[in-house]
Parts: sequence; structure tokens; C-alpha cells
Amino acid sequence: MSNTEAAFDARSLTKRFGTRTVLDAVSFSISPGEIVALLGPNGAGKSTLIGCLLGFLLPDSGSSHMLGHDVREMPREARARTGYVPQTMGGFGSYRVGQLLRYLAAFYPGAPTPDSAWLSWAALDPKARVSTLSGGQKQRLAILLALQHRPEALILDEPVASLDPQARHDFMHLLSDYCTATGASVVISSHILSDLEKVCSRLLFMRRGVLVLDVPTTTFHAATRRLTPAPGAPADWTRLLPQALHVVGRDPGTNAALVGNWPDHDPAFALDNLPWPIRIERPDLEAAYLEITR
Ligand SMILES: Nc1ncnc2c1ncn2[C@@H]1O[C@H](COP(=O)(O)OP(=O)(O)OP(=O)(O)O)[C@@H](O)[C@H]1O
Repeated sequence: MSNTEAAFDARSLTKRFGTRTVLDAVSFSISPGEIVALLGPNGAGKSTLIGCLLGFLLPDSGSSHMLGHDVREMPREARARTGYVPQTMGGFGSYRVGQLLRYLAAFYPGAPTPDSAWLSWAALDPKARVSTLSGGQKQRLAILLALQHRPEALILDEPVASLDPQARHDFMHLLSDYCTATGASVVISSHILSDLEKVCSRLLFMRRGVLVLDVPTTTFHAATRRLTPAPGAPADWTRLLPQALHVVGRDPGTNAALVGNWPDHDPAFALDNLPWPIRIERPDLEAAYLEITR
């Protein structure tokens, strides 16, 4: 992969099911080496977006490119440089673990085998039948299958949902090491925010099919503030905020506004003009997530 070629490039992806718009003009580009979190509540459109990114789903408009190729006409050699961990792994029940790894590896150049660090992390008996694996073991197998050919562009749809805390912790470290060693790019969708903020360099927040915020993790931590006016402020108090401030979320319960571009060098700047005292706090990712995706 060249250093400048985007691993993933979504261009105004729109997808409807019947009359319902499930993705609405979603655009972003992911560079080599980035690990990007895809965040959003149930039904926000994450799996639909992943389907369009990979080419499993056809968008109604817009396009998706992976490693410089339109996914609708991706050459087999380029497709072999990508990997995907689905939300649930179905089928292959009658295979044994080792047999399935070898069978699928044969589709890739050089019939690769899983890296020893990943094999020992997965701790699967190669002779076990896939149908007898627990949910978490199936998830480990899906991860091994997606990684054994060392993909440069990898998408993981809720890969850690059934993993125990130790396996999740170790998975996140291995994934981070893998990207550092290979320069691979990763999109990872998960509801476990504490895991994601440790390894992801960028956060994509989705709300009802719209990409509402796309921000580097460091910027998110440095420049996100919750502004809460004293009681008595009207619901539309944010219209009095300086125009340069970008409101990225609201909490109707507390009347707070989440601002995504707080200038740290000049705290409380220009809030003096507001008729109510404003409390300014740094929110953690979980609290901010609720306000951004509400
Ligand atoms: N094949 C389909 N036909 C009709 N509606 C669909 C179809 N697939 C998804 N949807 C709808 O599209 C919306 C987005 O679904 P999607 O699976 O992309 O959400 P998600 O963000 O991945 O959710 P979760 O976190 O629960 O996995 C949902 O309202 C869902 O009901």
C-alpha cells in the first residue's frame, strides 16, 4: 500500500431500506495505520455502513473505495489484502478449527498461517469442532480467520462483545501491536468505549444514519467541554454562545451543551457576556457519547 492511498474512503454513502434512510451521505477517509472507532447506539447504522464499505451492501448513492479500489469492482488480489470480522460467525459448524483455518488460508497467496501471538491468544483446540465452540471461542476464531492473511485494511464489527475481560484486554493490545508492526488500518465498531479510547486514534460518532462527529481521540480529550448554565437558562441558550464554538451534543435533562472545539489557551473566553454563570467540565468519553449520539 502506498503511504498516501486511503485504506477506506467513503464518499457520500446513502442507503435506504424502503422509505427509511439508514445512512445519510456519510463521508470519511482513513489513512494507513489509523485505528478508528465507529461509535453509535443500536440501530445508528454502523453495520449498514460496514456492509457498504466492504461492498456487501449496495448504497443507493455514493461510493466506497478500499485500498484505492471501488469496492464494486475490486480485483481479487486487492480483496485479499482486506479482512473482516462479522458481528456473528455463522456456518462451518462441521469443520474442525485447524481444518477451517487451513481451508480458508488456501484462498490467499502463500496459504498463510496465523501469527503465533494470535494463536496463543485464541487458545483454541485445533481439533475442536466449530459447532461445539462457545460464543466467545467462535469470536476468537472469527478474529483468527480475519487476521491470518495479515490484512492491510481490516473491519471489525463488534469483535469483543462475547470476549471475557482478559481476552478483550489482550485483544486490544495485540491489535494495536499488529497495526504498529504492519501499518494496517482498522475500523472497529464496539459499545465498549473504555477499550476503544485506549487504542483508537480517531473516533467516528454516528446518530440515526448521520456521521455527526469525526475527531482525533487526542483532540476529543483536549477540546471537548460540557457547558452547563445555571438554572433558569432557556433551552435555546446555546444561540448566545460565540459562533466559533461548535456544539456537538446536548443533554435536555441538565440543559448542558457539549462543545467540541474548546480553545484551551483561553478558557471561559467570551462566556462573560452570557446572563447566567456557566459551569465548564471535561466530560469522559462515555458521558460525551451519550450526549453526542442522543
Ligand atoms: N436488511 C434490512 N432491511 C430493513 N432495515 C434494515 C436492514 N438492515 C438494517 N436495517 C435497519 O437499519 C437501521 C440500522 O441498522 P444497523 O444494523 O446498521 O445498526 P447498528 O448501528 O449496526 O446497530 P447495532 O449496534 O444494534 O448493531 C436499523 O434501524 C435496522 O433496523
